[in-house]
This record gives sequence, C-alpha cells and structure tokens, in this order.
Amino acid sequence: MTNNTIIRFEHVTKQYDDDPPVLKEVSFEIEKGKFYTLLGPSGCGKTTILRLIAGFIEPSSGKVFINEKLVNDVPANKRQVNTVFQDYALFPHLNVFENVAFGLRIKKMKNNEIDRKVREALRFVNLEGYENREIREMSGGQRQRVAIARAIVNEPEVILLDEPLSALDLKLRTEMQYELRELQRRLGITFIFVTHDQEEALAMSDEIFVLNNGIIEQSGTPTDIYDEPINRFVADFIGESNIVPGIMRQDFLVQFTGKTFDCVDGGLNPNEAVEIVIRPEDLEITKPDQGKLRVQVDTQLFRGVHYEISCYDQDGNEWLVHSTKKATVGEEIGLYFDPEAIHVMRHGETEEEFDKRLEAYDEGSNEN
Ligand SMILES: Nc1ncnc2c1ncn2[C@@H]1O[C@H](COP(=O)(O)OP(=O)(O)OP(=O)(O)O)[C@@H](O)[C@H]1O
Repeated sequence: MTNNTIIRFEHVTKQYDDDPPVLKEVSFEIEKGKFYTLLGPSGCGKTTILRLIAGFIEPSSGKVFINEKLVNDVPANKRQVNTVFQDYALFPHLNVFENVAFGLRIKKMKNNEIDRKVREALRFVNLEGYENREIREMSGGQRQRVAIARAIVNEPEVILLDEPLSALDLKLRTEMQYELRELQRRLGITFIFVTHDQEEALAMSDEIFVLNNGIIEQSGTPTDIYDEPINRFVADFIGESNIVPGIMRQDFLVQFTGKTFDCVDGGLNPNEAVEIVIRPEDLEITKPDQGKLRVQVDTQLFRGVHYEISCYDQDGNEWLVHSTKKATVGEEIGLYFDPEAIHVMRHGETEEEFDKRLEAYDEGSNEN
C-alpha cells in the first residue's frame, strides 16, 4: 500500500447464490490520478469489480477499502465514486443541463451553485452552448460527453466507466478514446475503465488488469503486458503472438523447433518445459539460409502498414509475421529474431509465482 492508494481489494470473492464464484480472492490496489483498465473476455468479472467499487453489490468475502476505509457495507450514495454506464442511462425527458444537474438537485444544492457547476462540467467536455438541447437531439458521442459531465459534476474521486464506447462506430470510438484520456489527465481523477477491446486498453491506460475467469492474470503498464505477457492466456488475448513449446536448457539458452537459441530469460530449472512467445512484428524476413528459422509462406494479406504473412516450419508450427517486406506464397524464407524477442513462459504460472521467480533470480544474479 502506498500513500497514493485510493482503492484496495483484499481477497475479494463474489458469488451469486450457489453458482461458482465469479470473482475469486481478487486483490489489487488502485492509485490516485491514474487511468486504469479492466480488460478481459465477456463474463470474466469486469463489471462485477466495478459494481463492488460503486457499492451496488457487496463482496461474499474479503474486504474493499476506499481511502483505507473499509466500505463493504457503505451504500453507493455514500461513496465518492460515480459510474458512467454503457448505455449512459440519461433521462430522455430532461435537457442536457437538467441531466447534468440531476444529482446536485437531489443534494438540494442552491440554484446559483448548480448553475455554476453544471456549466463548468459542460465546458470540461466541450458542450458549452448545448445546455437546452434535448437528449434525443444529441449524437452518440455527445450523449457520451453528457454522461461524463453528469459524473464529474459531483466531483468524485473515482469515475467508473463500463464499456462506454462500445455503442459508437469505429471512427467516433477512436476520437472518444483520445478525448477520454485527455479529460482524465486534465481532471486528475482516477478513471477505471472496462473494456474487452485490447487495442483500446493498450492505447488509453496507465495500468491494465487482465482478467480471466474471476482472477487477475496480470497487471502492469501496457508495455509490460504487451512485451512480457506472463502466460499463454495474456499472450493470446493481448495482440497477436506466436506460441510454441520449448525447453529451457539453462539460463539464457532455450530450445524450440529442434534448435537452441540465445535468449534473455533465466531463473528456470534446467530442461524445464516452457512456452515460447514471439510477437509477429519481432520476426524479420531473410533469405532462407540467413534466418534463425526456415519456413514456407502459406498466406499473405496486405494490412495497409504491413503485410500479415502466415508461414509454417518443418514441424508444422505456424509463424505469423508482420513485415513491411512482401513475400511470395509458397516460397521458402528465413525468419530472424533478436534474443530479446523471445519471451519464455512457465506452464500455468501465476503472476505471483512469476514475480517471485524473477525476484529470486535477480537476487541470485546480483550476488554473483
Ligand atoms: N446478478 C447476478 N446473478 C447471477 N449471476 C450474475 C449476476 N451478475 C453477473 N453474474 C455472472 O457473473 C459473471 C461475471 O459477470 P460480469 O458482468 O462481471 O462479467 P463481465 O466481465 O463484465 O462481462 P461482459 O463483458 O459480458 O459485461 C457472469 O458469468 C455473469 O453471468
């Protein structure tokens, strides 16, 4: 725990009726002023975490802290947390101003103060001049901004956003990603954003929690998670990856596809069976005898910035390559990669075990 911690989960489990738990002993910390993303496939428990933070539901076991105060049974309206829902949940019969003012009127705030705060919130989301518009006259992106203004007008410490961009078309979605990120920086409020879109998560977040089946598989910055996925699920879910079985011969020496390669990983047992991850953009096309692997090109697609080339090695492993160089379907080529491009993963390793392994290894290598 740091001084900056605003939300803390301690071994939180959530179970509905007699169903298996949808969250299993989840622990994490959220710091003030950062943009967090909960990322994972449908049903993995993302919305459940948001609802526990908002106070709409209580944990079955474990503890939820906000500002180091135990809030398990503190009701939603007593928490300094506001939610922006997927469908925005705006009131269609109220205009923009009244939608944003709604919470303040319930709090019985004075009219002149409401007026000042609502205008300020609308200015923040670039909707000055739209006060009297009806909600049905607003576009999807504008409704989104009204929903955000309605959240920030309450000056919460945390804003929860549950897939708020999923109803927008791709172009608007990209614009809103940029806007939301900018808004979060200007406000300095903690944002916790839920999505199942990995590109969105990578583009927007300071920190990502990758969830799967009720647990956090990995947490870290977008680069941590993209460059060093700790297991097959994360590697598969975040971006595209080549994953093949291998054997760790000794520190910095790994074997796969029948050959031995230098790598930068250590701290595993000699001859331990591992999984090897190499990102498609880390593979370079060479002449057949100049690469580290020899493969045959199976398909090729032009993706605008690069070619997406699928190849097979002699063992039948598929290798996906993103390259600005063009290949020819059917031809033999070589694939070159740097030792740093090889990510070695232990089978079924949890994040905690992975961290411990690296820590123990670092300590060991410092002594030598
Ligand atoms: N009120 C409830 N009663 C019973 N089961 C529930 C309830 N709410 C959620 N669940 C179950 O809990 C699991 C996790 O749901 P949750 O909404 O947290 O997932 P999610 O990751 O947000 O998924 P999605 O991306 O589809 O919204 C799902 O299997 C869901 O069916």
